[in-house]
Parts: sequence; structure tokens; C-alpha cells
Amino acid sequence: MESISIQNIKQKFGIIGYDYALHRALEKSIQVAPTDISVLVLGESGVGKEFIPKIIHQYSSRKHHTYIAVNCGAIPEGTIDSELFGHEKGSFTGATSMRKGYFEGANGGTIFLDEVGELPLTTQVRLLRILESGEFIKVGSSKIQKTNIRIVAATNLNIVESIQKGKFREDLYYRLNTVQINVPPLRFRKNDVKFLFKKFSNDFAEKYHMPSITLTEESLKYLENYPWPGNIRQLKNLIEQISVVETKREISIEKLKEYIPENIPSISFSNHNNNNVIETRSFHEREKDFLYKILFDMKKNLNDLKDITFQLIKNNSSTRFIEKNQHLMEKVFGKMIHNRDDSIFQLEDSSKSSSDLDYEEVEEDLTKNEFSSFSLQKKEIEFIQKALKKNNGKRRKAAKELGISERTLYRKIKQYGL
Ligand SMILES: Nc1ncnc2c1ncn2[C@@H]1O[C@H](COP(=O)(O)OP(=O)(O)OP(=O)(O)O)[C@@H](O)[C@H]1O
Repeated sequence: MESISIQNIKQKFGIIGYDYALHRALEKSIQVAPTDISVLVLGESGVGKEFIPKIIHQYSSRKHHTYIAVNCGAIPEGTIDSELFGHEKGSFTGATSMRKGYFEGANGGTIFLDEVGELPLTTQVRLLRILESGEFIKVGSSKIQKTNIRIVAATNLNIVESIQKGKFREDLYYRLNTVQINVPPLRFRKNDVKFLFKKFSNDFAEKYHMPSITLTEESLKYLENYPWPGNIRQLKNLIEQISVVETKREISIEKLKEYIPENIPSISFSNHNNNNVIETRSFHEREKDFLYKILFDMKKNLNDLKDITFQLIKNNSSTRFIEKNQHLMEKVFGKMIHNRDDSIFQLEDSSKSSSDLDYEEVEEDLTKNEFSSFSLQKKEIEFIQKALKKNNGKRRKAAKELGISERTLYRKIKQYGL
């Protein structure tokens, strides 16, 4: 592939970087695009894996059909089969009508399964079947259906380790991994940092109608040598924050260190395990941590309480009660719709669990009204990082510990560039 084509692709998709491994990934994408081969994209979180399936789709004969990207890690385990493969009416509580899944909806096109390593084993069996024969069965149905879809999957997990632990099917791995494309982490492409910085600072300057931020020589060195655990997403988020907050547009190394300190102290998340607590923190700081932890526990309790109330009302629903209190109900649980057949109400967006809605609403209320959103956010990032570290990066476990849904955790990881 001529390098000119890579240039075109970079321009078309807004991809910045001159690193050899990045060019190799783009080159491979163009080469496999016209085939129907399934592709596995590997790379850490935030490296830009999402560009690969888009390129593959654009340069394939499927480009006029649907392209759909699904974050497998962000969909609750209980609904993932229905989301991907669809369901029949009445196949579970809340399935008030038949629903097409993504595999049916994107027939003829390309599906990008991001975080494929997070799929439950039962879903992996269904996916394997689609890969082998194009066949699938809707949840609650016995009818075999066919779809013609190109699958590009991605993961930032060590999938071989997942296979060894029995969490990922080996046969599925080989089936997905016909061609592997690796996207390099930012710390291996230090030379690209200055180009990415320039692009993002210009983008945010335009977005916020402000002059672009620039770096001193020393601060550029600092950024180039930073390990970037959140990769390009983290760099982008950092530039956005600085662009908005700082009035001085040339960013010194001291200023940068306020945003990305060299050593982030690892403080034990759990109250019961004090072994890792760094006791150099002042009493005031520890007390603040403790209060934030209580606040998060309270939010979790509130979520649980709302969930119980929701279930109670749902099970003993009196239409009059719901109608009379509709405003309050919608405030707490989100938009409701009536199911006229059995007078039971349901959330309008059935893919949202009540606890998802609750958490986000409570969080929004708290940040808007009662607390300084910046310090709460900082604490939240800290808690999330600690929970992920404690659970070896396992989002499901970390979310459970934090008392939030996997979906919310996923959203937050993206939002904060973690
Ligand atoms: N080379 C690049 N040039 C410009 N922007 C980039 C580049 N790589 C990544 N980005 C930007 O960084 C952000 C994160 O990229 P992306 O969502 O593709 O990461 P990812 O590898 O899919 O992460 P995850 O595994 O967490 O889903 C996006 O906003 C993307 O546009």
C-alpha cells in the first residue's frame, strides 16, 4: 500500500500520527477491508481502536450498508443477548413487543464489537454460531434466522489470559482472530505527542472560541515522557480541561503537574484493608476521603432503595397511584409508558435498568446542587481508579464494589479518560 493512501485515510478519518506501528495498523486495515475476513483489533483503552472498523467498513463493498458499533462491556449481562440477537414478544418481563437485534438490523453491513472480551460465555456461544454459519436465534424463539454481517471485534484485555481463566472461548478467539491488528499505546509513539497536542488544542480552541494553548519545551518533554495509561483519550481530555480552565495559554511544566502528577498515590479503597494506605496524607485529607466514601455509600443505598420501590410499585401497580404521582415517578425513574394490557408500567427505554437511571440522576443532583463538582469529580476518579486497580482492571467487579452499574462505570471511564 502506497503511503499516499495512508495519508488519505488519515485525513479522511482525522487520524494523527506518523508512528510506524500506527501506519502498519492502517495499512493492514485497508488490505483486509475488501475481504469478509473477521478482524480482531488489539490495543489498550483509548489508543484509537475505533478507527479500524470504520476504515474496514468504508473500504469494503458493504460501505452503503449499516455500520454499527456495540460496546459489549457497557451492556448489562441480562440484556446483551436481546440487544445483539433480538427477542420475541413475551420472552421475558418487559418484552412487550418483538425486537430486532443488531445482527439482524445491520444485515449486509459491518458490526464492531468493542470490548468483546467482556461478553458472557453464553453470548460467546451465540456469536460463534453467527461467525461459523451466519445463523442466530432470537431470545425466546426457536426459529433459526440468517444474517450476512462482517464482524470486527476489539479488546483491551489480555485475551489469552481470559482463555486460560475460562472466561473466553478458545474456539471463538481463533475464529475472531483471523487477522489481528494491533494499535500501539501512546507511550510507544512519543514523537506523535506534539502532533496530537497541536491538533487537539486547535480543535478545542475552535470549539470554545479561545486561543490555542501551547507548551514550553520543558512541558512538551514532560508530556512525551508521561506513561499515558489512558492513551490518546486521556491526552485529549487533558487538553480540553486545560484549554477551558487556564487563562495563561502557554502551559508550564508546573501547571501540567497539577493536572497529571508524576506519582499518583495509591490509597486503599476499602475501609477494611488499611495495609496500602499511605499515611503521609494529612488527617484532614483522610477525613475527606472517608466522607466521600460515605457519600458514595449513601448514593448506593439510595439506588438500592429506589430499586426496591420500583419493584414494589411495579408488582402491586395501581394505575391510579401511578397516574396521580406521574411527575414524581418520572423524576425518580425516568420516562414511563403504560402497557394497556396488564396496567403495568415500564421504563420507556427498556434497555436502561432502573438503577442506571437512579445513579445518574442522583449524581447529577449532587454535583449540580450540593457539592463542588470539581472536587467531587476528582474524588470520583480516584475511587474508580482504586476500585479498578483493586479488582485487576475487572470492570464488572469494580462496578459492583462502587455500587454502580457496569454501564455507568464504562461511561465514566470514557468520560474521564481512565
Ligand atoms: N491517532 C489519533 N488521532 C486523533 N485522534 C485520535 C487518535 N487515536 C485516538 N484518537 C481519539 O482518542 C479518543 C479515543 O479513541 P477510541 O475511542 O478509538 O479508543 P479505543 O482504543 O477504542 O478505546 P476503548 O478500548 O476504551 O474503547 C477518540 O476521541 C479518538 O478520536
